[in-house]
Amino acid sequence: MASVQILRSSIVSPQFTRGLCFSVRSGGTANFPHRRNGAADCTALRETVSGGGGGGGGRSVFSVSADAVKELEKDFVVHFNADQYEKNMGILNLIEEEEEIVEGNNVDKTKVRHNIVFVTSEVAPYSKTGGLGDVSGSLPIALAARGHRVMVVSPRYINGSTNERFASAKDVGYRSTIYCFEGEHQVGYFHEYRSGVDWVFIDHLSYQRAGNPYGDENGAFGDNQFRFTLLSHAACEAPLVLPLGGYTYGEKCLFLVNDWHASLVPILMGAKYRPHGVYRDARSILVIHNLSHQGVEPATTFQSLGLPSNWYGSLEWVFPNWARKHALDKGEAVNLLKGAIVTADRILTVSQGYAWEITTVEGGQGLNELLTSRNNTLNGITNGIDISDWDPSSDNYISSCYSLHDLSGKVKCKADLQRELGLPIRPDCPMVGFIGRLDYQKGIDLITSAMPEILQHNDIQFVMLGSGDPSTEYWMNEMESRYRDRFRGWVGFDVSVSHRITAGCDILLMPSRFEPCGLNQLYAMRYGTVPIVHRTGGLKDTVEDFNPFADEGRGRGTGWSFSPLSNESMIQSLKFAIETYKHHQPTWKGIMKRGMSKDFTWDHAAEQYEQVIGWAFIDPPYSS
Ligand SMILES: Nc1ncnc2c1ncn2[C@@H]1O[C@H](COP(=O)(O)OP(=O)(O)O[C@H]2O[C@H](CO)[C@@H](O)[C@H](O)[C@H]2O)[C@@H](O)[C@H]1O
Repeated sequence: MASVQILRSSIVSPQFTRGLCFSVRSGGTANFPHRRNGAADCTALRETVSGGGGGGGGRSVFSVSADAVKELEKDFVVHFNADQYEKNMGILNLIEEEEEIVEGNNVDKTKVRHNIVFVTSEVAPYSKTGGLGDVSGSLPIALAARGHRVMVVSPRYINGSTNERFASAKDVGYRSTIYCFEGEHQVGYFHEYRSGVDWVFIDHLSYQRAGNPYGDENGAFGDNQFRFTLLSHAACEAPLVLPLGGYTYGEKCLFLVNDWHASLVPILMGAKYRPHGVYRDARSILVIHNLSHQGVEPATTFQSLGLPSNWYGSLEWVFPNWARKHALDKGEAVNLLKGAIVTADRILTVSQGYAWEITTVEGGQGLNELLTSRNNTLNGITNGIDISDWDPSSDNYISSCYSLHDLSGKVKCKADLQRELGLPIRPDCPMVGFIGRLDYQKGIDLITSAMPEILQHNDIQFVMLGSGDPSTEYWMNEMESRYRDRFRGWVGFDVSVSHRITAGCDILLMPSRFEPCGLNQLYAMRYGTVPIVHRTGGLKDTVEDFNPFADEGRGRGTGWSFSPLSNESMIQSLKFAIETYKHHQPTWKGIMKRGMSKDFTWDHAAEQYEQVIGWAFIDPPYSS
């Protein structure tokens, strides 16, 4: 006898009301659940369950009759006898869902299965505005493929243009009442099961407005603290109350809380739940994608957060003298990210380089001392990329697909991009791209100040895609009219254009002032586009500087990284790259191909997350 655990159920057909997914808990090879008392009359769709030993085990999909479902749902662990199955059960056709469940089969499976709740303010493809969205849309799938039960919790932003992206998520029918901001607030939960992950979207009126998740053309929304306080409260409730696929995640789960928007989660665990005996076995990990946004608001807002008053200290934040506005300003504030730094069980950043930088005065954005004090629970894991989305050999956004073994499509992509942008079609002219938020972090000021000199002295074409700082947007328009044949500025956020620039350009420029990880350089390398980056954070960790003399003159490296952050050093690297492109094509192809051969998939990163999650459960809760 072996036991199986029901993971989830869903409607299959009127005849067989549910499809159930089982995981073998105790190893061995199994076929189908059968209750020996004969109460459950189950029929297998397919008999592919194979026990993996330990806690892992295989999974498969079955169809069972309505009566059987009732029986099975009484207790979620059922016993079965493989011999009995052989005699009694027939095999029917497959159901749609099976492909998704079997998808991760060639990925190494975890030895210990965790219930993971991933809390995020944005997630691709539903609400991406930047790199956090990319990570939220792909890391959970990689963790699920390793055998974990994974739920992503994020707001259900309804603003007209994104409504259809949420169309597959259905109302679970459950409402939570959240007490904060001097009132009771009802939130709903929408749910979609896709790629092995439960995508849960929090529904509230404050998420239904024009603009992106954080603001509109007038700047950041004034009630963001309220909107993301709701998110954290609702995310804490979700594992306790939502019967996703038939049963809840329960208390013993691991919260991965991303950036300040989700930072109340570890505080709530200690302040609101553990005093009542809830979440004592749960753990939380804060993932820092960008330390420059900390969720800082006036100290008086503390009373609105739904926390007991004795927890003020965890969020307390005092601005240094120089940052205060006037002589009577005491600089008192609450800082949500700081709250998570002092309460989460562990802290992660998105590269090892950035994990170190944030403990320094230069990179710590005022939180370096606190982060240093948590050094023994602070790690960096370099982001992966979603290779189903970013793959030059199957990318639907580009006109000609290509691969490491046949680069001819890339030449066509360049010509098509030049045509699309109205630039002269010149295969020989190096094409340089920039994609990103028009923000101080991204080193936009370097580009704007160096560009006239770059365009005067070099025969290149430059294309920029981005939105953000209005003065830079204006500058892009102005440059475009001044350099009709050399410069194009695409103001806006457009995923398809970002793919075409990544594929069509020869060089991607990233002069980021700081960069926790950076994804565009990873996409670029995968597309044979050579990155030129400032040597900082994740850029330093992922772009190997080109050395023409290494490996007995064959050369080594995947791009150029420059330091210090100055116009001169950036221009110098750009010149090296242009020179290599124009006069040393075989060497250039070598750089491209080394970049294209790098493994930036999530598999390795997911394994490292698993390691850190394991460590989180070893220690007692950090805050209680
Ligand atoms: N105008 C536009 N149109 C279309 N697509 C656009 C775009 N502007 C940006 N993007 C896309 O948004 C993503 C940006 O990712 P990044 O990692 O470069 O930066 P971001 O600063 O948002 O993320 C933060 O979190 C991520 C994830 O951890 C870290 O890698 C990073 O260092 C940190 O600053 C990329 O997928 C990019 O293609």
